[in-house]
Amino acid sequence: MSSQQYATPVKTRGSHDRSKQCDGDVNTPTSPVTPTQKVTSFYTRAPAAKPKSQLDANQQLEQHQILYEQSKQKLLEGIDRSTQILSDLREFSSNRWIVHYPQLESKPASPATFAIRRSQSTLPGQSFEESAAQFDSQHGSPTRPSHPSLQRCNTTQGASASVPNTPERKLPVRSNTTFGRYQEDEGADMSVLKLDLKLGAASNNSHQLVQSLEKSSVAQLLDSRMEQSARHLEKLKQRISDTQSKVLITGDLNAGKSTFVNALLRRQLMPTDQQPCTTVFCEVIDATEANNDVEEVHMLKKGVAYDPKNESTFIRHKVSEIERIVEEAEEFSPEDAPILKCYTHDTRGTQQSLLKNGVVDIALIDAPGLNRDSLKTTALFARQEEIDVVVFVVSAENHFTLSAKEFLWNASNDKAYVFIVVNKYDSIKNKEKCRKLVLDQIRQLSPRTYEDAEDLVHFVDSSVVFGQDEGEDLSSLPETRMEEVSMKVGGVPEEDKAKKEEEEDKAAVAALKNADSLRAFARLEAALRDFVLLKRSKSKLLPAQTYLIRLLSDIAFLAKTNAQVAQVELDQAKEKLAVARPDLAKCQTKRQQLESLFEGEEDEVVTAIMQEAQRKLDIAVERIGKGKPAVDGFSLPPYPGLLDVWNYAYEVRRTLLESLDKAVCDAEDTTRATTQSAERRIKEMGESHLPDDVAKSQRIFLPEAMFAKRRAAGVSGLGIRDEMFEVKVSDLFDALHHLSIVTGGSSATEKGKGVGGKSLTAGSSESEEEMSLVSSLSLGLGALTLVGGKTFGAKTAIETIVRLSDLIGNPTARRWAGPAFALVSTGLIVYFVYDLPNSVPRNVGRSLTSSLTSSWAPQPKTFTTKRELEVDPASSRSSPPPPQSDFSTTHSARMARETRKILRMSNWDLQERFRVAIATRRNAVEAAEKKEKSANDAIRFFQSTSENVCQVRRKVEVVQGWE
Ligand SMILES: Nc1nc2c(ncn2[C@@H]2O[C@H](COP(=O)(O)OP(=O)(O)OP(=O)(O)O)[C@@H](O)[C@H]2O)c(=O)[nH]1
Repeated sequence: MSSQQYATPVKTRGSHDRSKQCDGDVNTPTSPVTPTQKVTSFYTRAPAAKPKSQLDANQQLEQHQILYEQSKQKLLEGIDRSTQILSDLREFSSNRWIVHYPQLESKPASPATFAIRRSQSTLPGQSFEESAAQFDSQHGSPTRPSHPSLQRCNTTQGASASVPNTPERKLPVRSNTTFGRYQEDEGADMSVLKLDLKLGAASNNSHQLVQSLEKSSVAQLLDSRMEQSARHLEKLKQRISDTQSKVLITGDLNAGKSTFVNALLRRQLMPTDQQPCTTVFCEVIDATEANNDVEEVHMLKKGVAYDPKNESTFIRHKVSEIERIVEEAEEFSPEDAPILKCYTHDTRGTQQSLLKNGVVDIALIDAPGLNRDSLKTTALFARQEEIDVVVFVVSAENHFTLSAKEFLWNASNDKAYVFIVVNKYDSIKNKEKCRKLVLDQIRQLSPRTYEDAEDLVHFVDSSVVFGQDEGEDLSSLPETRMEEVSMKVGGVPEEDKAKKEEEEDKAAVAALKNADSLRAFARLEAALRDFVLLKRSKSKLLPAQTYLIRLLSDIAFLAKTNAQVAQVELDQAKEKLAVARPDLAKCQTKRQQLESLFEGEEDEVVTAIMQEAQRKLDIAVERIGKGKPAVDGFSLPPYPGLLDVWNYAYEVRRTLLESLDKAVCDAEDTTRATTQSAERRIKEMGESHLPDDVAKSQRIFLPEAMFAKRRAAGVSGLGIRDEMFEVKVSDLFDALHHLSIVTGGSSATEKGKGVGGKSLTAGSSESEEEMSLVSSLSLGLGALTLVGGKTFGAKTAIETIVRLSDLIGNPTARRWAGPAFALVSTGLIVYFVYDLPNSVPRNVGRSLTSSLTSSWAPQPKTFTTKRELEVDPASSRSSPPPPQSDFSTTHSARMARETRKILRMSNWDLQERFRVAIATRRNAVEAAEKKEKSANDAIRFFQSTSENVCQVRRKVEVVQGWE
């Protein structure tokens, strides 16, 4: 913000001849000057020609104004920049990095001061002190403001050590306890940003309460503290931008505040009484410019912002009505007591008047007594932010009450300097003792005021200003009196009458006393004018400067400690990353290695299982084809005889099929065992590669669960249809088989094909007629084969038929043909019947083999879970199943598929655990990277905050330099 924005017109005044002279009074209160000389000089009218001293005073005032404006600009800039720093800090805390509040620990028995404790932040191989020294060289050492507690008023302090707003802070001394905690000690505390929690019993130790809160909760509290501070900065800005200086006149009940105000104004404006009477805040303002030269009282309306140009915001009264208003206000509850703005004239010239001084607008605020009630006291405290000068009126008779002490302590903390009027000094006999006692108390309550006690503490009799006689012209009173006094002091004329002499002596002594009181009051007025007008930096700028320096000191301390915390977090993040990154990479590499390892292992195991199962089933099918059970341990049923041959064929079929089921079960058992050992191998391999922190797999492989469903279904679970259990004629006499032997062709049944390419064993419902025709033909042709013998081929058979026809044509042959045919037929039948126990198993076996080796529809797969579907070999990388395959191929593929599923599940489980392990590590890396970044950001931010704070501090401290 440019300086022009803040520039306020510098009021010029015709003359300020009092200042120089008053300085002389104020600065030498104990110098042995005669009363005549002093009082006369205070009230002497300005001569027409300006003396040299007056010119100097004007120059001094102008110079003062220039310096004041410059300092004001600097402070306003300082306030703006501090507001910005606060806002940045709040924004940073709420959005990017929670600002750490330095925690204070109760002071231990050892006298260590302000120890920053750090345990984890020390780098490996580095002692803590080295680490601390390194950090300090990087970031600078923090300084801390001294902020003594209220109890400190009970101690006797040296001036330099007890200055409350000294911006010096002790250097941190690190010890090896928890980082970021500070031992509570004198000066080791926050000031304006201090979190002073008052919550019941915990209020005794608010630091412990702060410590017990969550970091985010503390940050919230700190944020609201910063918000309050920002608001206060805004008020300070308004206060120092405001050309008006507000002087609050306060003190204990009946201390003589109203009397003092009246004395300053030289008129009985505010009502005074021996009983406590003031219940209102009355702000006395010069009416000349502020109210168009009209004397009147504005009674402010509650809850409405006062605007002197807006009649609806106040009730207009005459000045003479103040006494009545104040009297009526005594009836009101303290909250309803009105606030008055009293516009009045000061008939004195600018050289004498405090209100109408030509330099700055002054408002005198007459406040109710402090201990009237707590609410009023609170209200009074609240008003302190608006006021520039506190004039504290204390009765010399009573000294400081408890509430006066508390008020004075707070006021001097806020304003540094308080103007103290010790009133009713006239009624004290042992004046020296009183003076000493009062000053001792001030030294404890407001050290800076005590330092300037000659200017700031005045022992007066306010009531003397109005003289003893009613209606006496106050302005002429001193001169009149001084003439009398001069006469008396200079030498009383000799009179003859002793009585008259005595009376006159008494009057002279009384006049002398009055003159002393007047002189004291004159010094007070001069000092107050000086304080308010010439030393406005003290009265107006210094409170802002004091607050700013404290705030900046707190921010610098916060920045410093937070930079340290951020540095520790950065170190921790780096340490974490140094471990977490390689750990993640290792985990990822292991997973890739295992993945390819598992794929190879899985393919190998599955292929081996498939080949083994295929081999076993092929053997089984081959044995069945020979009419033998598929596996050992099975025997064919006994032949029951010709009459039960049909049933025999059925039992043979059933037995052969059951033996086939057993063969499949054997192959499945082998598969189970192989799968189990492969699964265990994969698991062990995975466990050995998985990081230690990954939980062991909870999955348990149950081999008996493999093929359980299929096995429960028994033979039908093999895909064997009911027709395969049905006995066929060919089971008894396989004519086609015999025919194929006769014709030298391959067995139709062996190929699984019937006549006309139809499968006889397919179980389709070929017509029984067709079958019986074929059977009859088979029987006939079978007889012929007997003639031709097994060695004949088809050609031989045809030749035989030709010969037979020749024989039929031959009468002799025709005669022998009948008996020969009957004989052959009988032989054939006998052979057929005799061979049935052997031929039936062969025929059944051939028939079954034909079915088993023909195209075998694979079992439809049923997936019970999504996981099964995912790991199904057919759905992923396994080789596609054969489109049409025989029994053994189908079932070996089924077993391989089941195995692949199991192994894939194990593999998947391992992959999943790796995925979780990798995700955990990646999260850890990301979190550490995030922490590293935010810590880096925080360090940069707090470094730049510290630099900004330093710049602003240098700027605002200039006001003190000017002092
Ligand atoms: N002797 C003597 N009496 C004084 C002096 N100042 C005030 N008084 C008397 O003390 C009494 C109280 O004075 P006020 O001015 O009403 O006191 P106050 O502090 O304004 O009172 P409240 O506002 O009611 O708290 C009055 O009777 C005054 O005349 C003084 O310097 N010397």
